[in-house]
Amino acid sequence: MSKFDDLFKQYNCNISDESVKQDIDKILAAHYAENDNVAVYKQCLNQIDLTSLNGSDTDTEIIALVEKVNNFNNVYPVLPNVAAICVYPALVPIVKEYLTENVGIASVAAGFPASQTFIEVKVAETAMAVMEGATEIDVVISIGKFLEGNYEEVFEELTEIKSSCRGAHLKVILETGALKSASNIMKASVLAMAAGADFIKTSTGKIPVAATLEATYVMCQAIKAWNEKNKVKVSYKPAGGIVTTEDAVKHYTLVKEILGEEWLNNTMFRFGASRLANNLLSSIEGQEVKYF
Ligand SMILES: O=C[C@H](O)COP(=O)(O)O
Repeated sequence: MSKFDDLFKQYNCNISDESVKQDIDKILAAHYAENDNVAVYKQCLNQIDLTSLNGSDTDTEIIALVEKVNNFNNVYPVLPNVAAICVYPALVPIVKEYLTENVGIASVAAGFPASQTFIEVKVAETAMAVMEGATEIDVVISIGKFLEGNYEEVFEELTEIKSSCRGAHLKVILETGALKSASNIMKASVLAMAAGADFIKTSTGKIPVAATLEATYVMCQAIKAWNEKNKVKVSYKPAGGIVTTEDAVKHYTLVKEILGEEWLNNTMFRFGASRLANNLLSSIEGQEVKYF
């Protein structure tokens, strides 16, 4: 038995998909309504990693996005700004040059989104993004290696990437839609946290199944168990396919009920989203808003 099987045995890695679904239904039936209000919408807005990850993104488009973040509090003085702007590494210097607000600069790296490149390239890309000004790095695990049970290599890669982050926070994307089962999502969460992830994140947004409620439930249970055992609080980022206010409030409700109030801030909990901000703004303002 490998050291990783020993590690997984210490966590609830036999969690069944059916029990996950039943628990989610119970939690949402009991608690969704109490979170469906403007105060929570504002909190969710403040937790957004405002994301643009298109192959076609131009400097001009990213500058325009940054300027919207810069001007946000002139237009909405009583609302909180987003938490970070998330872009491809080549666009980090532009964000760094134009950003005037106290908002994070998140860069995907390490061969995002497929992660099918050399470890040397992953480490170099991470280091360069940090050097250019990224304060947060989002990387995908080697999904193929994970699925064939090569946990050692997935772990080693993540620890190397973590060292090249220096002071930047590392968000480890599990690509939960490719992992298929609650059991695999629990194992990948534990592996990422063991390798030093500051955040565990669901998805790239680049495959059909993204941030499901099932993934949020399992990953929050993993974070909770990790904290109970190791006294380390890892942050959580559902990302991909979170579009409506209702989507955000459902994820928020699960995080609140499983992890508690300590996670309800933008240090411990983010939403990776390209389309959510305008919908939250519309819900807050009570009319359709297309600011971003
Ligand atoms: O990490 C963030 C995702 O790429 C955003 O996905 P989305 O465009 O479905 O919001």
